[in-house]
Amino acid sequence: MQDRTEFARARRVIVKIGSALLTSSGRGLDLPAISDWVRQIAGLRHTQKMEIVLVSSGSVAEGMCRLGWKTRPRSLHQLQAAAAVGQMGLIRTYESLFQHHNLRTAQILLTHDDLSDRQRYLNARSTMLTLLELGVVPVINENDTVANEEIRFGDNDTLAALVANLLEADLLVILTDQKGLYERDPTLDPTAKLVHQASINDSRLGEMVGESRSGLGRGGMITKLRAARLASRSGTATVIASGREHDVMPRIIAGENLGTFLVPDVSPMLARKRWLAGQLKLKGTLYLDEGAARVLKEDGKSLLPIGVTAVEGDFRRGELVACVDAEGREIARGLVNYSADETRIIMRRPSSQIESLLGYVDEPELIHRDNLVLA
Ligand SMILES: Nc1ncnc2c1ncn2[C@@H]1O[C@H](COP(=O)(O)OP(=O)(O)O)[C@@H](O)[C@H]1O
Ligand SMILES: N[C@@H](CCC(=O)OP(=O)(O)O)C(=O)O
Repeated sequence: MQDRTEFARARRVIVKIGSALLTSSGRGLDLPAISDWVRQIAGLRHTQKMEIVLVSSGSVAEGMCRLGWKTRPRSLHQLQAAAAVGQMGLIRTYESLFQHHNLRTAQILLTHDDLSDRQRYLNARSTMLTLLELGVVPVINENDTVANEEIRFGDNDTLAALVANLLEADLLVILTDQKGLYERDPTLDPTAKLVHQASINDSRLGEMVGESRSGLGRGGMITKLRAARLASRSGTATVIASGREHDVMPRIIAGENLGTFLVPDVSPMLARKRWLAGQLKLKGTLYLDEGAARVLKEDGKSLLPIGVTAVEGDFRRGELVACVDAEGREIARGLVNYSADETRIIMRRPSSQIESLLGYVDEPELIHRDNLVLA
């Protein structure tokens, strides 16, 4: 969707609501506000038959409130305990509020691990599509109770973008505590101007965004911009807007000039490459010589062992690695056909020697081009 007038035709929309908005300044869930968003979402579901998936933060903030904690704990286990307590309140609230509008809800808790395993990714997709067909509103959050650094998304903006990719949504609406993306953080510079619309390719955006300062949210505008970039890979348009704006959802869908519209003017990736591009955890790095770097970038070829000059990390077959040039600039990332130890043996050698070097051969390519995405 390249123009706001097209939003009225959106069939599938992901709505992300951040902690900074959900909780009334650390005093627990803001029930009147949540009730109002539920009314708006239910309206779109009933009147326009729009499929809506809600990605809701707030479990940690609500848990802190229920446990009487004034400041966000530093220890991971305390955060996880708060999330487990708070998620109960979050889900109970959504369930009872949507019930008033005759809509069923479903709780989905995900970790990054769930989406990086291709089989689990496809299972999550089938389940969510089935729920949407049944007219249910899925309510998604990160599975904070089990997520450690290794397997976490880190912030719900990224989670919402990966769900938009998973379901090939038309639109991602990120509701937050600001009117949208400003030229500078408006909490630091109240004169900063709101960006109404920008291409997702606009390199100036990166300099405008800063971190979260609310003490409740995570990631600030940096992760929202990154989420919009990720979402554009499935052709999904992103709007970042204030959840405090009256009737924000129906007005955005009607094409009103609210918030910041980040136009996805890039060609969408094939589904498998999109899944690959959404992987956040790299297991190693391959250093390429000039020739290999060029054929990857310019000719879209597979990576052969002969083009690799050095290997960093300890990865297994099928894991994700970065491919960098001699200066360390990332060119691509992809799933390797050989482990780190095997790669160290076959690097700089022609593929015809793999069998004599290792005693077996899985594939002639180190990374097949179907499993490779350019940076
Ligand atoms: N350029 C910017 N425009 C708007 N907000 C920004 C910008 N840079 C940083 N921010 C900060 O991002 C915050 C919103 O992100 P965050 O606190 O993570 O909210 P949420 O909980 O909704 O994800 C704002 O309150 C603001 O302080
Ligand atoms: N899973 C966490 C989400 C934390 C988070 O990303 O918050 P936010 O930046 O407000 O979207 C929670 O529910 O508290």
